[in-house]
Amino acid sequence: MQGGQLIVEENTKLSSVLTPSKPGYIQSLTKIVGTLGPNSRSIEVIEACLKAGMSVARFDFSWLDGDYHQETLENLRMAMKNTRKLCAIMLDTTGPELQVCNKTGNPIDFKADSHVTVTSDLSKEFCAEVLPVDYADLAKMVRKGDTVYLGQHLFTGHETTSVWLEVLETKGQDVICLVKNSATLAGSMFTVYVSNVPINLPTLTEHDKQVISKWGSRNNIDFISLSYTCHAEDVKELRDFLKKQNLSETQIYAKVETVEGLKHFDEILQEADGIIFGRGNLGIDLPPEKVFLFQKYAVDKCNIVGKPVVITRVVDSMTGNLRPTRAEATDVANAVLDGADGIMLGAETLRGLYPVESIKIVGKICAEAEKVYNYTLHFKRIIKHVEEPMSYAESVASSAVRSAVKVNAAIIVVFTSSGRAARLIAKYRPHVPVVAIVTPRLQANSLKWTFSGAAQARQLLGVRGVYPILGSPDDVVSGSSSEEPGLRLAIKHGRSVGLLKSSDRIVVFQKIGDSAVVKIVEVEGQLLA
Ligand SMILES: Nc1ncnc2c1ncn2[C@@H]1O[C@H](COP(=O)(O)OP(=O)(O)O)[C@@H](O)[C@H]1O
Ligand SMILES: C=C(OP(=O)(O)O)C(=O)O
Ligand SMILES: [K+]
Ligand SMILES: [Mg+2]
Repeated sequence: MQGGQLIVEENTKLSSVLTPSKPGYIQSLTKIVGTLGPNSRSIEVIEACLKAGMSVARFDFSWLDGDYHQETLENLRMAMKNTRKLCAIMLDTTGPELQVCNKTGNPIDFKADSHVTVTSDLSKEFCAEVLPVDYADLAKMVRKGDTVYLGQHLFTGHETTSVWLEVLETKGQDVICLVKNSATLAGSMFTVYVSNVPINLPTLTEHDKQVISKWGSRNNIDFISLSYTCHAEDVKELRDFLKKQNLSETQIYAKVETVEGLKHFDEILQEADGIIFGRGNLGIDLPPEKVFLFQKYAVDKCNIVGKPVVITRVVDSMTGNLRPTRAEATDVANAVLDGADGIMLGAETLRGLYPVESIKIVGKICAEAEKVYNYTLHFKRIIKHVEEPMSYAESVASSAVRSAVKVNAAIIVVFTSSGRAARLIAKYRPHVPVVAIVTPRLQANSLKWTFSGAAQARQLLGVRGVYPILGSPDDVVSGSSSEEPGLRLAIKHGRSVGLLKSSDRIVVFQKIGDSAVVKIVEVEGQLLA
């Protein structure tokens, strides 16, 4: 296990600590997933989020319903149009999550050392003494000494907006608990999490299936974040379900956020398209001193197979503050140095006071960490795990990344239809942006012709360092295999956004028929090699 890949000797000069960073078109190669909700759903705020660097929008169905999320999504679409920035759509399932409703919505104060009864009797009213939970078997599942957390995204009992309880005893359908911290719960709904107690509900619930078949299908979603993934079977089941819903292109990011998921991490990774390392829940399921270890293990495994891994819960304190804590800021950088592809913001953007600033500051920290990332070490570590003889594509893709270093290229351009070629390049972690020209593919069923490509392009927004551009279907229709239009498009785009200037070098990776080639061009069009 590696991680903490920093080139101290070569790149880290003390003076660079004092030199202000210049913001570029690309805020960071690391991708930022923002959860959209009450404080981040107006067109104006979403536009600012996109400009700040959010490239995947998460719709968390633990909170609010399809109609609410639909309105937010329409605003996102408008914001994309206005800013001309593409953003992928991620549906986050509720899964076997327990919830408490506060029908009156009045804030309720909990006092440390008082007692509270968590009950499955839903006829009871939510108050400081009684918490009615929508799960009949709770009293059967918990034991004396277990820990129960209650909150809205944040729930460690450290914040004054979440409560931490210790189970004292169970009586019938009631669980009597000791309140461990004083807090005020304001809002109408809270999620309940019992640390280390597997809830006997399926990972993909009937409610999730309904949401996917209605909201997911209507919006042709790019990603599903499968909450509380425990086994590879969970991913397979979702994959089968997606096929039946005509959503077979939707990618599955398994959210690993329990000890059960940890135990089956390797098999889950084989089945999933990406991993979300859910530290919100894991951070309370695992002893605090163990969380970093699993993070390093998980990120390393994802890097080796070239699947994106997204780290969650990085700047909790920014939910209410304009600056992260020192520990949070350092943690974001360390996640990048571990090899994370993306950072996910939850409460910070959903209900936090500073959604845009949270994205900006996380992007800035990521960008700084990327400057000192040890790309050479990463490359060596990845290639060591690839069996020989390699596939031609893998061999040429890795060479493209090395060439980009050797010729000091400004960008790598890759042509892809499925996104596979771009992912292969990203696996070798280039130090420069990868512009992926997604070539549409003509598909026919007995009734109509359609082009695939838009979803594949948006899905690349989840891959570290990759910036997709939709190629023109005209090239495909006319059967043109000429490289010119696509490359010209990449250069034009690169120049217009300031990624490229005259005489910059570009490494191009493309597959033509069965062969894969890498070539180096100069921006003015002159071939170097
Ligand atoms: N210079 C180019 N201009 C336009 N299309 C290209 C160029 N080079 C390759 N292509 C096309 O891009 C597509 C990418 O190849 P493909 O095997 O589909 O990649 P992947 O496995 O990533 O989906 C192919 O259809 C190929 O013909
Ligand atoms: C992202 C997480 O979960 P949630 O969907 O509850 O935010 C997490 O546990 O880190
Ligand atoms: K969720
Ligand atoms: Mg969670």
